[in-house]
Amino acid sequence: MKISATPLQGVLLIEPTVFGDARGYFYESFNARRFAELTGVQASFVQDNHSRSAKGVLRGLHYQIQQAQGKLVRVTAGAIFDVVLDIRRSSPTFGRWHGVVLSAENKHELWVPPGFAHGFTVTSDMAEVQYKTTDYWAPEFERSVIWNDPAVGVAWPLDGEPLLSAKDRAGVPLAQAEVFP
Ligand SMILES: Cc1cn([C@H]2C[C@H](O)[C@@H](COP(=O)(O)OP(=O)(O)O[C@H]3O[C@@H](C)C(=O)[C@@H](O)[C@H]3O)O2)c(=O)[nH]c1=O
Repeated sequence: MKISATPLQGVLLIEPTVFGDARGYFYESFNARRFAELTGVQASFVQDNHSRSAKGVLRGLHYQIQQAQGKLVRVTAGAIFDVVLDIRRSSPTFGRWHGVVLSAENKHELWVPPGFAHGFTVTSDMAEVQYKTTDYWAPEFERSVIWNDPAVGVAWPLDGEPLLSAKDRAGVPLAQAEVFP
């Protein structure tokens, strides 16, 4: 398993070791001891999420202002452009985003600590996204930064307008969003 830092402090790219043989492949998509040793993150995961979306769907940019969730994100079918936005006001990179391609093929995972908004768009015909979270879903604390806030300027790899939920269409610009200290 290889861990790489990203330009946003605390956000980590994880490349699992994949063992291929004549039957196919095997890899540990999560190992609590190794995750803690290699990342230095003490996370305990309480919920596993799984979503499926068609090409051009965009979900995000989401966070919970209380019961903030750390998320360990991976893709088991298709490919996404996964985006994190630093919304920790005291962070030197507050307001900056970072994007990575996560796919069933590359098997990369992204560790998104609490303090970030998170979202993705699907670049394959369909994608299944699975992620572990460090806290439970708390709809009363859910917030969305609007995906196309020009002040943030995420370079989404979109071919036309994205398919959004009503909630995401009602996201707010970062300047009006509740953020972390
Ligand atoms: C997020 C969530 C939703 N739901 C329900 C509520 C709703 O009826 C349905 C779909 O919810 P949403 O439209 O909020 O799903 P979605 O837009 O996929 O929300 C997710 O987006 C990604 C980017 C994240 O980072 C996640 O934390 C989460 O916010 O699922 C749960 O039961 N548990 C959950 O943890």
